[in-house]
Amino acid sequence: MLWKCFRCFAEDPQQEISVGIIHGKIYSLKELLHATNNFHNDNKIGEGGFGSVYWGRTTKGVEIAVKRLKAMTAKAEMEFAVEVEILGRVRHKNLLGLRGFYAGGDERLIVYDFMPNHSLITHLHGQLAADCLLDWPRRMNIAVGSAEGLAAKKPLEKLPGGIKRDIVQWAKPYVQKGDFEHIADPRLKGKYDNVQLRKVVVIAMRCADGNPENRPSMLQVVEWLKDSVGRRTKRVQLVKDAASEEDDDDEGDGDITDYEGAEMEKSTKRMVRKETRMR
Ligand SMILES: Nc1ncnc2c1ncn2[C@@H]1O[C@H](COP(=O)(O)OP(=O)(O)OP(=O)(O)O)[C@@H](O)[C@H]1O
Repeated sequence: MLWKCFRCFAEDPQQEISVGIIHGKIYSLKELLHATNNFHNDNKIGEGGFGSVYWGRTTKGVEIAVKRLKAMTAKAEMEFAVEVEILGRVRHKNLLGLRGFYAGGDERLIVYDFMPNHSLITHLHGQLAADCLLDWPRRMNIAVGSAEGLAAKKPLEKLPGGIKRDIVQWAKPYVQKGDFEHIADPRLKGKYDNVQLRKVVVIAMRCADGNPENRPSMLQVVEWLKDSVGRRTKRVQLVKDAASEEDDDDEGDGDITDYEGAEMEKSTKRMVRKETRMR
């Protein structure tokens, strides 16, 4: 249904659309072929589950990234429709900006803003990991920012099951033992906030709970993560301002208090043990 909508817009290739909830430009194939040098291999900047991504430059000099879906399966059609529909509807500083798309024949192309700083995975595990540019505070900011981006897309939705179960399986025994240090990236060389680490791991385990009912919404995740970051700032301020009698006991709605944090950690360990027994 949604797809038929795109098709009828695509009749006029240069049309700018801003109909109802969708914003974006319908590019012509010629324009995108020209921008990417006919999808030349040298322009290829990445490969995802649904297709390849190419760097390009429009005639106006704007750098773009063009995702070219590889196979016209029903799943790929769905990915295309969902991506264009959701990114076309939401604008958020932490979400990749959609510039537009092309759909015609067997060709499905999605045009995004070009992001020059490489992917997060490249910084964490790829060519740039050795430089370790992402220290702990930056990682915490990325965690909060990503959660905010996801919450902007679908605020009350929970993360789908089955994601990255390999990491969860790997982390479980350490969570069970309370050995959180083992989970921290060794590249950080111990330079991280222990309390924040525990909270982030507990939140991550909650998001990966086998029972969807127990998974928190993205809004809840944002609240918890922000609270973890805020608490550290408060602690640092307290140490600096040792002479002051003011305490940091201003827990508002939605904060994870130390008591709640400890309870969450305990119940997460219980959950992990239960899931392990069920295997
Ligand atoms: N807008 C962009 N700017 C710069 N590089 C990009 C951009 N979009 C994607 N890339 C690069 O292309 C790679 C593949 O992106 P793509 O969105 O196809 O897949 P993915 O998000 O890694 O996985 P999946 O297909 O499962 O969503 C990314 O890892 C990144 O290196």
